[in-house]
Amino acid sequence: MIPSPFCTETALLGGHTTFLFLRTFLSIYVANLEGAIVKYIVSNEPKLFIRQIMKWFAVAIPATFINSMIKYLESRIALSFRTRLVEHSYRLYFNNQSYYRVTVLDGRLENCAQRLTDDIETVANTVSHLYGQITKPGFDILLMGIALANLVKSRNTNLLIGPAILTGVVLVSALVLRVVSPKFGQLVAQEAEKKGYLRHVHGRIVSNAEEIAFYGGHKVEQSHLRQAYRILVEHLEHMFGVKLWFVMLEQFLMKYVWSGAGMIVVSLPILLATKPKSKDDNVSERTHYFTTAKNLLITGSNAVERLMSSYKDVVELAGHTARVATMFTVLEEASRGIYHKTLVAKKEKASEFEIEFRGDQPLAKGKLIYSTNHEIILINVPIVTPNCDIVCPSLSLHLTPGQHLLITGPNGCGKSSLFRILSGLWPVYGGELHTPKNSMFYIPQRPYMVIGNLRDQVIYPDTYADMINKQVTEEDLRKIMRMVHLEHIVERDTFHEVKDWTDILSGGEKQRMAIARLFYHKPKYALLDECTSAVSIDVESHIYQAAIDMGITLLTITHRPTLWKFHSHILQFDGTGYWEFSELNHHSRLDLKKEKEELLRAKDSAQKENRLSELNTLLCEDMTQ
Ligand SMILES: Nc1ncnc2c1ncn2[C@@H]1O[C@H](COP(=O)(O)OP(=O)(O)OP(=O)(O)O)[C@@H](O)[C@H]1O
Repeated sequence: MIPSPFCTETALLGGHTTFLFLRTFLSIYVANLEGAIVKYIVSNEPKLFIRQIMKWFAVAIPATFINSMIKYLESRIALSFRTRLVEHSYRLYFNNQSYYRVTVLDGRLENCAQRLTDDIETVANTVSHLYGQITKPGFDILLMGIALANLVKSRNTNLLIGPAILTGVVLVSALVLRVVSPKFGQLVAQEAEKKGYLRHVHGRIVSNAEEIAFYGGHKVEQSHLRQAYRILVEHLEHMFGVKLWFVMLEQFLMKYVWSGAGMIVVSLPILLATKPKSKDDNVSERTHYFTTAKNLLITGSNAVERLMSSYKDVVELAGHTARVATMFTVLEEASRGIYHKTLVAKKEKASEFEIEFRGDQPLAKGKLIYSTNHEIILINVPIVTPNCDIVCPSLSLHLTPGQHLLITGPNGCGKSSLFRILSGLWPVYGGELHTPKNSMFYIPQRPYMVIGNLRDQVIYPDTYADMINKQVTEEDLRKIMRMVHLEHIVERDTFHEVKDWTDILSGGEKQRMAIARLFYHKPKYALLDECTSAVSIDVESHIYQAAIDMGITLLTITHRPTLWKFHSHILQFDGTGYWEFSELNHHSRLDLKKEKEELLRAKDSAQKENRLSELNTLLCEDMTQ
């Protein structure tokens, strides 16, 4: 939060300290002034009284300015601290796709959003507030102590018993409070976690509102929300209960014990005065002394009270700080490929590949090499899920640009996982992976629509400035939109209309928009994960042909047989960890169909069933066809 001795934050803190110091002096001055006013009222001296009242109004201007400057500077410091923390955390969050890694591969940060927003804000605000909360009472106690000592001395008494009583009372009560204080840090950290969970459940409903509405799932969702809220309420009730007794004790000691002790100390010089009273020492003088001393004492005891209660704030701050610090550590480690996750099915043995563990954590022992000749080579690379399930023990293949690969196999056999490994999202646990850097463009089945206008949807993740640099014009974008049959959207909404595109576009339109993105970026390789499942077959064929004509090499996961003809190679997973990589002979599909037809006419047997199911897998057809 304070990166160097010469930065905006230190300047702000310097200013804040100066104003806090000035306010302490002003408090002493005001205490004296009030004493004098009361004195002239009691002694019935209107002229002197009016003079003091004028001073009172005059001092109000700098006093109010100082007070509001203190508040202003406290808020500015809090904001500066927050900005530093936010910038640092965003840097870590977006470094090496940590935002993905911490949610999928690491299990330590459950609700990162809560830590990135609320926790950081609380840390910044509390630190800034605590600075004033501790510095100001520090000055107050020092200067009030000196002023009070001088005042007591002026009564011609050298009673040391007063300060001794006060110090003793403060020390004993501080010790008592320290011993009985509950673990506030832990409690607020748990509160933040529960708040984060409630927010997460709300977020899920917002992002899946349409699906929930179609299913009529409001009862289930409401019960989840209620449960999340109840967990938070139960925790808060527990916290309030714990605080009730602590605050009672705190108030008892600070408000009553200390005030009582203060009154004793102030009255001692008057009550125990042994020297004969001077001529001037009349009632009004004694009132002046008492009012001034009482004011100084009140300010002083408030200062000690604030100092003591900031102990609770410091402990609470520790709870939030621990959450923010853990987030920084996890984000840093995730960007370096270090993950911690409680594994559900740990150390499962596979026939050809076994994951190595250090303690509880799996070791990514595979080699990732960025190929310079744009080839994709896998040598004995296992497909391992974040839960350490080995989906495929060893996969090897070799692709060069222009070799279009079709990937087939039953659900859950590891097709999308292969894309995650190729894109570097999942670690390589074994073997060797050669991939070209920044040459792959992934399109999922449910495309992501970004905040912004229609142009932003097409050029994502480029910015408008990137588009200009690439010398792409709006006319080029229009052509691309025409290729994916989306020109009507441009005509309807123009490129500059900002809308919530996730809700506005239909499923097929969103998929075509994602293809438009592919045509804009023209990568070497396109990883297409059933990305045209909602697009009509004729448009789909045009799109695939256009992509090939642009020189994009396709790696396609699909269950649609109509797309076979656009590919030169096939990778078939059988769902048990085995696979076959071969050139795609377009006649072979016809042969398989013929074999299936013959088999269907043959006598029923176990062998027939097995081969039929194999053929269905290979042909991407279901059992009923
Ligand atoms: N984030 C994850 N954490 C743990 N396991 C996962 C994760 N993502 C996928 N898996 C598991 O990995 C296996 C392979 O998943 P993958 O998404 O690669 O299947 P797929 O072949 O693409 O299936 P489909 O055809 O249904 O899309 C599945 O058993 C799945 O449950």
